[in-house]
Amino acid sequence: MAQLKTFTREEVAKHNTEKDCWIIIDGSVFDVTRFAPMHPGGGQLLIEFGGKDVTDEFYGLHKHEVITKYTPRLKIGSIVDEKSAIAEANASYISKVPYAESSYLMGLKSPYYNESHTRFLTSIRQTYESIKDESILFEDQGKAPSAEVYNLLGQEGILASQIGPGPWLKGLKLPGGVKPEEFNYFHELIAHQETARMGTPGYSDGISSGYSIGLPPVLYFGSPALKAKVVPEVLLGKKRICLAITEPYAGSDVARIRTTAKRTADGKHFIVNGVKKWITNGTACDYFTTAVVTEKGITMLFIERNENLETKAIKTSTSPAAGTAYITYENVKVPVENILGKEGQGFQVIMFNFNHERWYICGAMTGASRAVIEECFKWANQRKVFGKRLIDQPVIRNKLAGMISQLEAVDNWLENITYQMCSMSYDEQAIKLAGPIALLKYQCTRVAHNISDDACQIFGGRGITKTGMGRLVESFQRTYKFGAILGGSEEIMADLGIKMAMKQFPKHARL
Ligand code: HEM
Repeated sequence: MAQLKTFTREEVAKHNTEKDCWIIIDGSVFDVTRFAPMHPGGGQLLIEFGGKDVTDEFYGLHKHEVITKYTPRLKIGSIVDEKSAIAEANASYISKVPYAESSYLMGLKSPYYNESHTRFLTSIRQTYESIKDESILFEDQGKAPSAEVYNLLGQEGILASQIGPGPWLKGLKLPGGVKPEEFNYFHELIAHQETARMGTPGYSDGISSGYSIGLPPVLYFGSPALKAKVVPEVLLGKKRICLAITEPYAGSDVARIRTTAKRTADGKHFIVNGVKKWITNGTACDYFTTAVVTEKGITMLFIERNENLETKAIKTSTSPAAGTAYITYENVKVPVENILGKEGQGFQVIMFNFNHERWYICGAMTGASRAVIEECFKWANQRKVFGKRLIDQPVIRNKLAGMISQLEAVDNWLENITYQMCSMSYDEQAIKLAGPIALLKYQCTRVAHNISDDACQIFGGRGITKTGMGRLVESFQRTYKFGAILGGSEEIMADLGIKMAMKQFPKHARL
């Protein structure tokens, strides 16, 4: 970066030609002479603004991340005695925009969160900010998080934070210096919300959507030898793992899977044949926690990538950064020691983690929904139409009111359920919380649907444009449906919730 100086506004005003063009944004001075011909919005436009303060014009057309990205290349100094007010507000890790954060971060009291949660959240945001360039670029290019980033997320304990509290956290560094023994489901909730809040849904899925469901079966059902080999390298981001259950002919109806595993004559191996579809992270994974059918029934097997296992990208609505894969297993040889749990009891292994998966999808949906609300609030405040800000139109305020009140309602319900999880064993959670979590997931994705719809209307054309001001809103409206389908569809969730409630229905209750 060039030596940074200070200038008066009068000095900047003199640099107003095609050959010498400076502009002021938020108290900083940018030399855009060489950048102008490459400016995506047009070169002449920049020259016309040469020598002027273009803060309002700039923020009317670009997200703050544009100036962050170009500052090292274009900034030559600052205006004497002026501070960068907008940059400072954006650099803060906790937003001051109303409802942009959970209430405990906005100064209200909470029975659930304490100082360690704020520290934890700030640390994750800091790390995610440091990988922002890659996340936006790779989301666009359809590339899974790089090995360097994945290692970083492992070392920072961000991966370890997304599979629940447990003995595997012992000795690991966690975000914000949180000690493994103080880590609870509220920390984990934050980790999922923050991952979704990045605004790059495919890339975010590339970080943890396969891992968060692929590793738990190994943690809970793997042999000690398998765990010793696999768990540390996966937690530290050196290897990637995913969960391979669904097939072209079996989605929510797991019992219909057809991938077979036949024992070899010596009984020491299985030979696996079949296909899997929609396997998140599959294209980038080293390990595949796979549901197969043996002579004893559905069984979970831990399978390493090898030359007989092929992954192909499936083109979904989200970015290929998520690594959504079609997998073919052709005579894949797997040691019998790789069985997770007992042969023929794979269904129990699959069901064991379903509540946790559904709960964390609720975290992802509320995290992303909140980010969208923040974008809408900011946009409505700064965008002017018909001589007024959008927020000055009652119809826009009405939309914001609907979005906020729906999100606050589900987020508060999510906190209540998370609190229950903190005081129950995994088994007890499965009995008491399966129904409430199913209904919560159903409601979170319904709310996401409504928020996406209103956000698109508020952003207009930008809500359907992949780059620029509406980037987050566009990606949300294109991808929120994943949450309504994965981990049990909305319809199945609603039905399960009521069926579970009926199990508790008092025999003699009458109207
Ligand atoms: C340092 C100064 C600037 C930089 C680095 C910059 C960079 C960019 C970039 C990267 C885009 C692509 C869209 C996006 O990613 O948001 C863009 C679009 C645009 N820029 Fe700039 N820009 C600057 C200043 C300005 C100024 C002063 C104006 C005029 C008021 C302007 C007008 C536009 C317009 C009209 C678009 C197209 C917006 C759209 O498609 O909706 N830019 N600019």
